[in-house]
Amino acid sequence: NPEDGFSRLKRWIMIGDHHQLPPVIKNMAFQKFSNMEQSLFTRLVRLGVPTVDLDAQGRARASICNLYNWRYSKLGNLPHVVTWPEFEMANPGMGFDFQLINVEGFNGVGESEPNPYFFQNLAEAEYVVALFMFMRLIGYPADKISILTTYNGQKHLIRDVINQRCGNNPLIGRPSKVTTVDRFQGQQNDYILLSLVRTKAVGHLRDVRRLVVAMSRARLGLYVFARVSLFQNCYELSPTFNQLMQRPLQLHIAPNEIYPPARKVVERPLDILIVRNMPHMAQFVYDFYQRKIQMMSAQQSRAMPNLRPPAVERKPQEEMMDVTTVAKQPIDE
Ligand SMILES: Nc1ncnc2c1ncn2[C@@H]1O[C@H](COP(=O)(O)OP(=O)(O)OP(=O)(O)O)[C@@H](O)[C@H]1O
Repeated sequence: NPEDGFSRLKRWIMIGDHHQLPPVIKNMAFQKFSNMEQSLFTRLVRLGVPTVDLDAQGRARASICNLYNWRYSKLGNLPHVVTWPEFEMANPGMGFDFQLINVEGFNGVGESEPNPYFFQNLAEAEYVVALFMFMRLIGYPADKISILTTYNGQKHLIRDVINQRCGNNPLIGRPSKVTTVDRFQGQQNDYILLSLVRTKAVGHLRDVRRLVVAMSRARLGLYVFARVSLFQNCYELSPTFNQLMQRPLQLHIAPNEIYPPARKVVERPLDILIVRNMPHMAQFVYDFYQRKIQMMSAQQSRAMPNLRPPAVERKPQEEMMDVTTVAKQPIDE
């Protein structure tokens, strides 16, 4: 109070996480010369202002939390991420609660860069959308699934693939969000499908803060699509990738299960399909979809014999190359 010189301010508490991404400063002068890329929170931590570290998280399964808790001094789990029913149950149709899925090039092509810094990877885009379609076909709600990627170019490609394959199909539709890891900071979803895009150089995932954001968005399921041979050699990322690589690098699905969850997380599914690669998954999802349509149309013709069966979509592999690398200008978000 400037009149009596008495300050009523007793304590100032700031809450932040300098292990996640900093603010985006578009002006080069502010960014580099004023060092505004460094957040006020980071600045104070570096100056030695006393801090208390978060020691228990309440978002994710403990297994998923292990993928990023090494970055924090002693981050454990609140009891409910083990005891609440949703955390006790396994993800139906999925062999694991998290998995790293190796994606080889499609017709020899991995990452592409139609415009500077506008990276895309068609094989990963098709694979990630095929998994989304599978999850929808076994009953997962669309709003519980988000698709994330580390590049704007890939975000646009995944949206294009969704439009082509399933976006307007009432049986499948679109996920809650298709966006970049950077944009999704601060948000979460039950199931995250993540495409890491790059196949020639690690790129900006080498910034561990981006890795921490990417690994910490999922509550119940995290499925990472990437060129393993590239990312496994990155020293900065190894505490996470070493864990990811302890599990099979081919997608494990259990097509006989349906959502909602019925199996405990400690139990293994009875029948597992090991998906060899993206074309295998695309073919499997196409056949799976056809069977579902036939079943539905048989049920419908029993109930209403005069109704024609619904139209089926084209086979994904026949049109795989229709979704060519889109040459949109990068949109800086
Ligand atoms: N004590 C608690 N009991 C139940 N749920 C909790 C508890 N603490 C956190 N959560 C859940 O954990 C999730 C993450 O919490 P919150 O959004 O506060 O974290 P955050 O630090 O902002 O996350 P981030 O910065 O990583 O996005 C939320 O879904 C929240 O409901």
